[in-house]
Amino acid sequence: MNIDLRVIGITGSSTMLLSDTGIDLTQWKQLLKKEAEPADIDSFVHHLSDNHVFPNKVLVDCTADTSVASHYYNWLKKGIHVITPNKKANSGPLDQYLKLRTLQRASYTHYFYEATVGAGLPIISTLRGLLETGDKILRIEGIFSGTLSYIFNNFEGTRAFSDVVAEAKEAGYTEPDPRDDLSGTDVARKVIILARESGLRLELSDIPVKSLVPETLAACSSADEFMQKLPSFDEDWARQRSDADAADEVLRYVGVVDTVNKRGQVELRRYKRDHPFAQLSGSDNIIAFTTSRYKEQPLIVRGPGAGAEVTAGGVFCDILRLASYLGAPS
Ligand SMILES: NC(=O)C1=CN([C@@H]2O[C@H](COP(=O)(O)OP(=O)(O)OC[C@H]3O[C@@H](n4cnc5c(N)ncnc54)[C@H](OP(=O)(O)O)[C@@H]3O)[C@@H](O)[C@H]2O)C=CC1
Ligand SMILES: N[C@@H](CC=O)C(=O)O
Repeated sequence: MNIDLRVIGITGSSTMLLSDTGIDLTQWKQLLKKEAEPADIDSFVHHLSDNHVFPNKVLVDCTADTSVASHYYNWLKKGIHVITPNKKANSGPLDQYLKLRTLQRASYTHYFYEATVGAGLPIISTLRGLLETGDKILRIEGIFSGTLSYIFNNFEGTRAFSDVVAEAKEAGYTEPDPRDDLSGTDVARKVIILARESGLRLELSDIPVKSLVPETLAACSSADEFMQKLPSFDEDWARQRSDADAADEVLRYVGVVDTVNKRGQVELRRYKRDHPFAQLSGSDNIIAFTTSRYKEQPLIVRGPGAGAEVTAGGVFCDILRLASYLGAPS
């Protein structure tokens, strides 16, 4: 089977994805640099729609761009499948999300986004599996940010908070602007995605979020400026950590989807050291599904939830799922 596969966004997860698929990176970088500049996206897609050599066309959006995500509806309408780790479409305005889902249900064009929550971890597919087999979701609770997991797992002893944030950025765990992680927005987007998948009709603004970005740094004009100024808050953070330490507790940043009360929540909490959320390492995510079937003991998915390699794995898995839906021999 022939699939015309195009990837928008060059660095991070997309670079890893292209190397995973064995595609010539240099050739693709040239093609994409030329064709996938924001202003050229329409002509890029026009070219795709007109390409009759390949009957199956898929666009993989590996950017974090809202404007790229705003094109999905038209692409799907043109019969172009869309695969993405970009959270912007599914956590954007509810009416647009519902429009996308309705279109998808009514057509044979596929829209896959497993890596939007938990990168390569099977979160969306686990949730879908529970719902499709008649289970009822009661609560989804967990540590949804690889960046914030890494930060609080490593913010120990005499280390400065800002140094650990810089390490998370260097490791490729953060969003292009780390304030999207530290403000809790990235976690809130994941909470909204899971809430909507579970049937709740919530907007991002319905989720109360505890931001970790100091007010004075929210207005920094660039991510670089923010990173430069962050050390001035190291002492505040050291105090919060030692307060928790004195109570034999750790700091953890958690998200909650409460389907019973139809709400979501994102906050910084303290947990006793023997709590499962306190036992994580690296960029681990942990997501606990409490359902009618898994009521006493929640179903738990745990593992690294950020980084180019695992994100590319999640996206690649969606590409293979699409190929199998389209009838490719396994
Ligand atoms: N990193 C991770 O662990 C995970 C990331 N994701 C999601 O994956 C996506 C990519 O993340 P990541 O790889 O870390 O980010 P990066 O910043 O490493 O890569 C984003 C790439 O997209 C390019 N880009 C941005 N806007 C456009 C545009 N309009 N047209 C074409 N290219 C564009 C950027 O180009 P330039 O540099 O020139 O601006 C950059 O090369 C995000 O949506 C993120 O939320 C999901 C799960 C985990
Ligand atoms: N920045 C995000 C990347 C994955 O969505 C995170 O840290 O979890």
